[in-house]
Amino acid sequence: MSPRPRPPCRSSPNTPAGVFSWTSPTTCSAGRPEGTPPRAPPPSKPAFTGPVFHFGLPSERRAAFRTPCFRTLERGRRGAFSTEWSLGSEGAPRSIPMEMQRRYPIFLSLDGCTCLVVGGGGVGERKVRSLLESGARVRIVSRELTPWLEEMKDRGAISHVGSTYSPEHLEGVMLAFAATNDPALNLRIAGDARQRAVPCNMATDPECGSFIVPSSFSRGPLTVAVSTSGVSPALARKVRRDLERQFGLEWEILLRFLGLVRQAVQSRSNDSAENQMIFRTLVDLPLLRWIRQNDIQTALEKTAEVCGPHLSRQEAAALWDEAWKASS
Ligand SMILES: C[C@@]1(CC(=O)O)c2cc3[nH]c(cc4nc(cc5[nH]c(cc(n2)[C@H]1CCC(=O)O)[C@@](C)(CC(=O)O)[C@@H]5CCC(=O)O)C(CC(=O)O)=C4CCC(=O)O)c(CCC(=O)O)c3CC(=O)O
Ligand SMILES: NC(=O)C1=CN([C@@H]2O[C@H](COP(=O)(O)OP(=O)(O)OC[C@H]3O[C@@H](n4cnc5c(N)ncnc54)[C@H](O)[C@@H]3O)[C@@H](O)[C@H]2O)C=CC1
Repeated sequence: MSPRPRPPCRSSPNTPAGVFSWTSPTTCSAGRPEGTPPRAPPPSKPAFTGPVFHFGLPSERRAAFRTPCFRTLERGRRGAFSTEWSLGSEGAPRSIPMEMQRRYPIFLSLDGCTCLVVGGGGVGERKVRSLLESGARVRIVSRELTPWLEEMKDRGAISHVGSTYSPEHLEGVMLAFAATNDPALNLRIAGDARQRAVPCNMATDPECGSFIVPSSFSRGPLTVAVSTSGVSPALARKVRRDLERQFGLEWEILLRFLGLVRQAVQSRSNDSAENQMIFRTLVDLPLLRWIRQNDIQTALEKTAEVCGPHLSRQEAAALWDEAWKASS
């Protein structure tokens, strides 16, 4: 994989300090061959007069906004980026820096849902691995596949639907991943996905996608996800690895146990306020320390004590056994 040259970040010479402007949207043609006339904005959208970015930030902070935002703006200047792309759904400019885009963190259920991955290199493979772990059905489009992806294809774990992307590949898809090393194609996929209201992740120009993939790990039901908002994926990876070392198997056992205790208490008490008090007190107990010291007796006694009439010591022991078995 050869690194892609990044265009320098420029603001207009006429732009006053703290104001960034981009005023050549009509020269853009996202994902279409060079020289293709620009598409007219859809009639329902307000007339586009060129976004002006009023960040109002001191120059030293502006300098920190290097790549993503300005890469997008530069691309606009160079004509490889469409007017539609620079507008949010309500016509508001959306090319704001990665670190300023406020993202909504959610844990999506993908079980049985079809996801499209275009690009079968290292990045595509990483996305496919995490999608399969989440129970998604993977549809892949790529000229080449990594050996692991080939193997998944041969085993029928993923379906390789072609080597040339076409918008029909987005039909019935819950999430799309534009993971080729061809930024123009990735932009086109993101544009097609947006038209179909399919959330799209972008391996290149991530600011033009609708979601980014965090660095994550799981301990049973516990999932820890870290994002640097695309500012430093390497740091996201490092934080993930550091946290992974801190969260051992005991967390999985504890969490499974707490889940079972919660179910038992909830099945016996409808008093939300009382339940809230019980569960908050439970998680304040040094349960992890007792588990690590193998002092399970104390953990069970204290759990039963906190749950009062809703859970006996023997019941707590049975739940503990169940949690232990599920984790090993
Ligand atoms: C925005 C985002 C979009 C997205 O893919 O969703 C994105 C974008 C880009 N990554 C790039 C590079 C690297 N990515 C990694 C690793 C990971 N990247 C992942 C996610 C994301 N990467 C999203 C933001 C996540 C966040 O919020 O921080 C992780 C977490 C999850 C995953 O991919 O599954 C996974 C770690 C998994 C783990 O180990 O835990 C490494 C580290 C390494 O390989 O050692 C490097 C090299 C070092 C570096 O550059 O930092 C480049 C430049 C490519 C080039 O230079 O050509 C771009 C494009 C750009 O920045 O323009
Ligand atoms: N988001 C992220 O985490 C990261 C993103 N990147 C960027 O993502 C891109 C992909 O990275 P890699 O997977 O390492 O690249 P790669 O070169 O290993 O794989 C690219 C894949 O896209 C396929 N492809 C390219 N053009 C195609 C086309 N027109 N139609 C169908 N398939 C096509 C190729 O056959 C290949 O399988 C690179 O541009 C890189 O800069 C790189 C590292 C991390």
